[in-house]
Amino acid sequence: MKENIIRHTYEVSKSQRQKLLNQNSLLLWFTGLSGSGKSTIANALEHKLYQEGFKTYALDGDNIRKGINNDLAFSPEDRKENIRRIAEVANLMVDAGVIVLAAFVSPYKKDRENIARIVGNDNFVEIFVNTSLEECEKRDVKGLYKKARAGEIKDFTGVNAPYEAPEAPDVEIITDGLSVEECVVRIYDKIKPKLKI
Ligand SMILES: Nc1ncnc2c1ncn2[C@@H]1O[C@H](COP(=O)(O)OS(=O)(=O)O)[C@@H](OP(=O)(O)O)[C@H]1O
Ligand SMILES: Nc1ncnc2c1ncn2[C@@H]1O[C@H](COP(=O)(O)OP(=O)(O)O)[C@@H](O)[C@H]1O
Repeated sequence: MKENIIRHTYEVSKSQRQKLLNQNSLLLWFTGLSGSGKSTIANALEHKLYQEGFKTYALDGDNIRKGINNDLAFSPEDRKENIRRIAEVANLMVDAGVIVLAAFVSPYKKDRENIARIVGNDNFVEIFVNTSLEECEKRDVKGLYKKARAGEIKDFTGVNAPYEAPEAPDVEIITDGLSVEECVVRIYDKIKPKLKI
């Protein structure tokens, strides 16, 4: 029973853990179409942060949809639950003092608003990896667009399921015509003031 669960107070606080690590913990949330560049950019940004001595961790489809969320598919309800669980996991990591990078399509505005509610607005950085559907389809890194167009995948974002673009993201990167390095520098410059205590 939820009412019988009483929170235990621990002596070591989030701000003490952040001090120990000499960093502000944050959730850097990458949203965008499949193939837009979320994982590539998150990976490169994490590498840069790691080299600068920040303690980071990346959450991605590989460690989430094959693990904790392997019971979920791509209906709006399943995506909502996917994003909610990821936000809860990220929240624990942010509480532990870590800078978390999360790369998920997260196509629904309501689900992204829920992430901000779970981790708190001050800890949440929404990064919109804005790559046109045409470009994503041209890249077709995993061959999924071709399958979706052939009717072999239902509910495929951008083809037969919606992507609700963020209206006021903290960072927006229009990747078409930019290198991965250029994207990383643009994001890094925006988040730099938030990283240190
Ligand atoms: N129907 C459908 N729609 C969108 N994407 C699909 C679908 N089926 C499989 N895939 C592959 O799964 C990746 C998206 O998973 P996510 O957990 O990021 O999706 S969501 O946030 O719950 O919408 C996505 O990976 P990325 O390409 O890395 O974005 C796809 O490769
Ligand atoms: N500016 C760029 N930023 C990110 N990826 C890019 C860029 N230009 C080209 N790409 C290529 O686009 C693909 C993006 O794939 P991926 O990172 O898996 O996307 P997502 O995680 O959004 O599905 C990669 O093959 C990457 O090399």
